[in-house]
Amino acid sequence: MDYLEGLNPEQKAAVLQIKGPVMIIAGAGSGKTRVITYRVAHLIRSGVDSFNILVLTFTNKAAREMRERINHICGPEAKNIWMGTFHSVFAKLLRVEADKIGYPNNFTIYDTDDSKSVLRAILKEMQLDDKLYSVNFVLNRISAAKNNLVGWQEYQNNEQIQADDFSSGRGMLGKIYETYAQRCYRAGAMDFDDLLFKTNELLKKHPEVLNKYQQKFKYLMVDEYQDTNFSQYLIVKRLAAVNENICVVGDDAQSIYAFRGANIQNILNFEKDYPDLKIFKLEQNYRSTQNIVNVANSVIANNKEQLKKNVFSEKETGDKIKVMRAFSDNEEGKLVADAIMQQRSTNGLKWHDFAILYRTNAQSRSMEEALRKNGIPYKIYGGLSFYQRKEIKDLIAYFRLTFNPNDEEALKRVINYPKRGIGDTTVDRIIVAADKNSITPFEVIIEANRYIEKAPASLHAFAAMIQSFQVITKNQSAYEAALHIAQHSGLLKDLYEDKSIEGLNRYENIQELLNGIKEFSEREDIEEKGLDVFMQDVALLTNDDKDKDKDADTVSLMTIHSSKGLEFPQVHIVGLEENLFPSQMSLNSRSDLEEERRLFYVAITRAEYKLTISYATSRFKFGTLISCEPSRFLDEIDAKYLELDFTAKPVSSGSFDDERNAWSRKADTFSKPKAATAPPVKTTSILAKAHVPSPDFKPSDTSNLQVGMQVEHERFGFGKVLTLEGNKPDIKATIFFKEIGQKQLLLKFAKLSIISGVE
Ligand SMILES: Nc1ncnc2c1ncn2[C@@H]1O[C@H](COP(=O)(O)OP(=O)(O)OP(=O)(O)O)[C@@H](O)[C@H]1O
Ligand SMILES: [Mg+2]
Repeated sequence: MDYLEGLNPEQKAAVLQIKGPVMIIAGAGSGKTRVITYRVAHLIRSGVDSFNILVLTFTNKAAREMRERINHICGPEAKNIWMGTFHSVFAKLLRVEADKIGYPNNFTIYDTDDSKSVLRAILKEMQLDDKLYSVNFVLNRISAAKNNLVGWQEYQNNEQIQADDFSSGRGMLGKIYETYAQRCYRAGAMDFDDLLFKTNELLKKHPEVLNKYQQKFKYLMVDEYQDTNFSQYLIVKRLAAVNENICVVGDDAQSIYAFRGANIQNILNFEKDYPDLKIFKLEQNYRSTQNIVNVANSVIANNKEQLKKNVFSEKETGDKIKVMRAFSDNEEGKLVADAIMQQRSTNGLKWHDFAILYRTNAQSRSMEEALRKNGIPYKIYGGLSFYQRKEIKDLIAYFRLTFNPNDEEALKRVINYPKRGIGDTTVDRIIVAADKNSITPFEVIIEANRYIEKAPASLHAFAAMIQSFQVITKNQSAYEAALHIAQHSGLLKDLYEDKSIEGLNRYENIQELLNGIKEFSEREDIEEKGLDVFMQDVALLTNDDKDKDKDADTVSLMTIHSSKGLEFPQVHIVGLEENLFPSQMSLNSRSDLEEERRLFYVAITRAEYKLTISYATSRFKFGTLISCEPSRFLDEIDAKYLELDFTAKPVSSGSFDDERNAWSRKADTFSKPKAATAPPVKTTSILAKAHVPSPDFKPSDTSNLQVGMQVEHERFGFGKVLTLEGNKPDIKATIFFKEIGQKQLLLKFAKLSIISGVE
């Protein structure tokens, strides 16, 4: 069994234990994912049929990498394993079984945009206050209900839920949920949560289906088990009920999806569900240097709720963790870009050895800008997917409509794009007629004259076009059909005629999609190559799933949430500031704050050799510059592991040394765990306080002010005069301030001191 050589004794024991329930709860980088990979290889080598294996991973990327590795050990057998995220695996299952619960097997998957659009329409029809019932809030409520397996009927009948909704003035939520569920059903569509919710319904109501998959999936494995929600937990439990060959791996310290209903209880339940459970402990971290592991341990020790683990590394001590301070978010980007370039050339690294991790998507802007300026290639993971771009969604909406004419969101998207004279009022009338006659909007359109007064002729033409697409897709290859639809819908022409740079980009994106479909229709390793198969699960794809840029040498940018399970030689965690990380939303309860801390733990433990943390003392947020304080998480790191790099000088004179001294003292004093209490919100406008005027500051006589002069403003700091306009006494000066950018001031009121003449 030389293929098991790369495992330590505990890992090996867990791999060899192929019968019965197994749980591995272990620290970051201890080889949990590796154990799953080797376990699958071992199952196949031991004669288990690869068709009988189900592996649930956190990302499609993880599944792909695992499959490659297994393929390496076991050859093409690896292809038959069902392996992927919960959503993609159960979408696949529902494609076969959906008819049993009343859905078409070619059901559409509504992405978040589609779901929101359905809800928006419902809220409008019900004339509800869009502040009280904001679309995001309502969608979260419905999502939470589904993930706890509460259907709309149960939602409406549950006294506790109803009492809560009424007391918050949102008594209509139950009705909205009902209407939403019915709209999706009528459209033959499932949203993301439905993929799990309906799978549960299917397995519960149809014992014969459950039995079929219990027989099929004789061996189950779940990675990142700490982040499963109730709905996922129950699917796994049902499928494993007969054979009980189930192995779950996870780390309670990395549970970061509680806000989405993930439940640490699932780990504890597991012991109750399977009394003869075998538990394996892995303690050695193989990923990171000792310093990095120690820092991670010292941070997570501040959490009260955790299962005790002793994680250690036997790699070298490694560099200390560098902390960089910047004076603005843009400068932080620059510091990070400089550090990456310097490290790359000193150590002969590749761009793909670096990752930049942030708490919120919005932070990517300043990073991207700095990387672009320096010509550093990068890729944003988990951001707006290729498949989420407008032009791609438009073309895919035509495909969706072709295969499922009941798909209402696809219909709304393209019925008047490109423009064909079908206005919003007509669309509203179609929907009303559909509701009234209990038929689908597309059925209304087919017989428009019967259902709508003075129906525009273009409606008939539109219906005929979609029907002609249905014929084409039956008779032609995926690529030919897709090209036909792109051309005959008028979409390609519309984009071609737009000669702006964006228009050109959009046109190229469509070409890229068509190329992708062409490659797909020429693949030799799959049987089903129709356009319907190609686009079945596009809604589940993210931009990491596009094969094309898989091997590109780029710096990776992503939120910490999407970095789970990954590793990089060098990691930058940026934006370590109060109210950003920990986020402002998390400061009201200990459990939320602990989740933020786990998130920080996840971020730290992605790094193999070098970890750099940075923060900015001011940052643009919602269009205003605010001043920021270093995150409390920095204080929690034992100072002996840190190397402070405060070499970046403030642009204007300030309390630089004071701040440094204060911060170093803090790092010494506060390295021990301290109670997590929410501080008052400290965000203040920098305009109100940032600049400390020079000691000898006094407003000058500005009557002789000239363009090009250097000035100091009492509050805005140092700047240079760009233009002077108007006549005395109402002269307006436009001044570029180093800290806050350009501003126009009325001179007679401006508190300015002239510090030097024209350069
Ligand atoms: N026994 C071992 N010998 C050498 N390298 C190992 C061993 N076990 C794990 N590794 C390596 O350590 C790194 C971390 O392993 P892996 O990703 O499986 O950990 P994990 O526990 O899943 O981490 P995370 O909690 O971040 O998901 C990987 O690069 C893996 O190849
Ligand atoms: Mg892992």
